[in-house]
Amino acid sequence: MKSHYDLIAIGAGSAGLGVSIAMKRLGFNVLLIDRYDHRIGGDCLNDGCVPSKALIHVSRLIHSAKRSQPFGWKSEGKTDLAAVMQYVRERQDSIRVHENAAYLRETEELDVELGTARFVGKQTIEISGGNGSRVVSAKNIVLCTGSKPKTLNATGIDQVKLYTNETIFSLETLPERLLIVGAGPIGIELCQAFQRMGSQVTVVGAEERILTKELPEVSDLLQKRLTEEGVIVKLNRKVKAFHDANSVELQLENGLTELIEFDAVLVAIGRTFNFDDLNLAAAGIELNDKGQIKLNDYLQTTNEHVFAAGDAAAGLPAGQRYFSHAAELHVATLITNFITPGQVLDKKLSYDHFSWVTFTDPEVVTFGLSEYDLKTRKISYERIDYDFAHDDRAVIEDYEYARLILFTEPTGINPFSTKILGGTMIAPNAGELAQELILAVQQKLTAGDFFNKIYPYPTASRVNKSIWVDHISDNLPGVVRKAVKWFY
Ligand SMILES: Cc1cc2nc3c(=O)[nH]c(=O)nc-3n(C[C@H](O)[C@H](O)[C@H](O)COP(=O)(O)OP(=O)(O)OC[C@H]3O[C@@H](n4cnc5c(N)ncnc54)[C@H](O)[C@@H]3O)c2cc1C
Ligand SMILES: NC(=O)c1ccc[n+]([C@@H]2O[C@H](COP(=O)([O-])OP(=O)(O)OC[C@H]3O[C@@H](n4cnc5c(N)ncnc54)[C@H](O)[C@@H]3O)[C@@H](O)[C@H]2O)c1
Repeated sequence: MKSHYDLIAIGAGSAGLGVSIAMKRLGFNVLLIDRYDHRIGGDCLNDGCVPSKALIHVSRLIHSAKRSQPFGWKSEGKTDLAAVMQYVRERQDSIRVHENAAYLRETEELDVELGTARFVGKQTIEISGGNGSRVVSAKNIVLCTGSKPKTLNATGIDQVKLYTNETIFSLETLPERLLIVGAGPIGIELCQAFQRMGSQVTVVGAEERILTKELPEVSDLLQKRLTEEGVIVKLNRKVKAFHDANSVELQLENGLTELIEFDAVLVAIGRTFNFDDLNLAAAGIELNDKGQIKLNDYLQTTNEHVFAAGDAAAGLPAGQRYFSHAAELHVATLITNFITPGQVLDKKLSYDHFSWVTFTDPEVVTFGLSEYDLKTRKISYERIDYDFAHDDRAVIEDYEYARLILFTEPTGINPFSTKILGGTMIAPNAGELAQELILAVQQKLTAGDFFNKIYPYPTASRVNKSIWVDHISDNLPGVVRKAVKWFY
């Protein structure tokens, strides 16, 4: 192995794998470092996207089986959580076949070192692991060290068996009463999955609603659905103290307290970082007052040779996004800037076309500019709402709580030329349905492009046209109505 590289990536999660494989394929000498072989794939493969979506998949099967009872099917029994987790592990292992050191060395011809990386200079790193330590250097280094769960501090917490996303997928027996602290994406996706598998789940959120990054009406619709399925949602509350291994006292905003009993606790209250081992000061890499790496719009740290990507890039001026595909966007931006000549051509990181999906049932997808972005940037916009109640597919499949909300340019004299700026959809498979809307935002497609498309009947994505049919019918200028009558 070499001791000097064109690029070193520290961390082999979504960001590290992305940047190292792409740069190697472009012909550069690249070193990828992670602590252990079994951590390659990072959070997404090991404790995040993959296991959570596999678990959600099984919980949907169980839910569907229960819902088939009115049609004569009898499905009884209890969830065998060990079997569920075996399924989850098998899915992870299938992906691990191409996310491991031997595969990357052989197939991608990447140099991969297993050990903990620590800066010993501005462009120099010491790697210590099972095989001792060695020092390597590079023209550029990308920090892809990800994030970890924030810890919950409360009196009496030592008596309680706490789970986080790093341990919950090792559970072998289904807790009868599961308490989830945190009503963000992790808490909300997993609360529905565990409730469907048979636990009695209580979710405690510190804020006034679940999924606070979504529109309030979307949070409310989803909360209604979760409550109907039996999840107990308790908001505006914080954990005050654990009385014993099975009970917790919650602090309400009005000063009162409330006691809840549980058999297991999952903590999902946000993320913090893996910077402790990195000795960032040795490389002149500064943190901001939130403990995030200080970055400019080009993902560059206060050391011009060191960049950050993925969850580790939460200190970007554009804001924090903890998603695997945010890591993809960071990597694409970095590589574009690495290989284009001159800094003036460098691309700034922007989330204007970003989107994300919360994999509940119904799913929630949010894309483009939010209402908050539009207001703070003083961009004129209109909001169009579409309730799926009259959509045939929604009626056929008994969707409940499905809605599409678009933020568009103000409708001008020609409503067909209106463009979408952003939006949200809550519906079964919303993450898939909204893909053409996301493309429309990015490619600046117009209402007319949807209006003129003939959608096979009764595909669910017809809603992407129906919203425009209603909107254009309501906004056709009087002069156009007069003209068409005259032509007729
Ligand atoms: C439960 C859950 C569900 C999620 N679901 C989704 C989803 O559906 N869709 C989505 O887009 N995102 C999802 N996410 C978020 C997604 O998992 C993360 O945004 C993504 O994995 C971050 O990738 P990363 O490369 O930045 O970091 P990580 O994947 O955390 O990788 C960092 C790597 O760096 C290594 N490392 C750290 N420090 C050092 C060091 N000093 N030396 C060597 N190696 C080091 C670690 O071992 C690790 O492998 C989910 C997250 C969770 C927790
Ligand atoms: N489908 C997806 O893409 C997906 C799924 C899961 C997670 N993720 C990513 O992982 C990240 C982390 O998820 P998360 O849910 O842990 O974090 P989060 O920061 O998004 O949400 C945590 C929630 O916990 C609340 N909270 C904080 N302290 C609390 C306390 N003491 N008591 C009760 N509530 C408290 C916060 O107010 C917040 O609403 C997310 O930002 C998301 O980007 C993505």
